[in-house]
Amino acid sequence: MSKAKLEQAIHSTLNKGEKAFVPYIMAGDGGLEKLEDQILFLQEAGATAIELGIPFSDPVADGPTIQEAGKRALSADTSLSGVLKCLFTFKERLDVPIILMTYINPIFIFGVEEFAKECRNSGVSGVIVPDVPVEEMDILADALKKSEIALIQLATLTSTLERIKKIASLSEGFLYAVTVKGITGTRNGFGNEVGDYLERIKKVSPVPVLAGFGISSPEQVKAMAGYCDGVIVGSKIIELIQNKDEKAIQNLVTAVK
Ligand SMILES: O=P(O)(O)OC[C@@H](O)[C@@H](O)c1c[nH]c2ccccc12
Repeated sequence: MSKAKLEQAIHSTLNKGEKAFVPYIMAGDGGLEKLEDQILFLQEAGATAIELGIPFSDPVADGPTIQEAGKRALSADTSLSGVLKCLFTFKERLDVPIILMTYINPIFIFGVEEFAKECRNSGVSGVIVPDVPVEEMDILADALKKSEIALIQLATLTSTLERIKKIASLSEGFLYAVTVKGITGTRNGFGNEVGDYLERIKKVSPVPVLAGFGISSPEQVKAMAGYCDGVIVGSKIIELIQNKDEKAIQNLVTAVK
């Protein structure tokens, strides 16, 4: 089933002695007619799962690259319901689990129950909703549970160990460990504390831990994955898709193999 598909994909990757690689793309960047090809390319390249962003007018956690991708997607009239309908049309070809990343507003407009049902219908395995704190997750949790969609939680560098334990115990599929203080986007380097932070989270998390934010080179992918179970790369993937640099995308994925 949906959530199990994500769990299995990560576990079978780890069992092979590899780490998970999850690319993020913005749905509708270049028009929704490109989505199937974009996803199938990343599936072929060896992605463990794909995080698919829903464009939103006020993307508070996003840096310039993803904001621009969101603007392009919105100007191509991309909506949450359009994305779900589009995924439905090729769900049989999807071996790779899909994780939707959306802010809460589009979900409220769609309706929480309806959203959970349609996610399942379209073959979505999990969701990330970054503007809902863990204390407020009840507004989504029941509906998603019924549809067997994983609700993935985010830990940050400023979370206390107590809080990380709580977040980790509630996270489904994996725990998303944010590796920078701030918004998405490529960085030149990371704080010294990041290795310790990831190892600390790994120790207390009952689910696999994936690191994301600011990771953009095969070297950074390898270094981060050394501390945890895998990585998520967004802004750099979007940039490489824009440049049609398939080889560089492949090199990022292969860095964890
Ligand atoms: O773009 P980066 O720095 O590689 O970060 C990953 C990120 O893009 C993706 O996971 C993401 C995009 N928007 C988000 C909002 C919140 C949490 C995560 C995300």
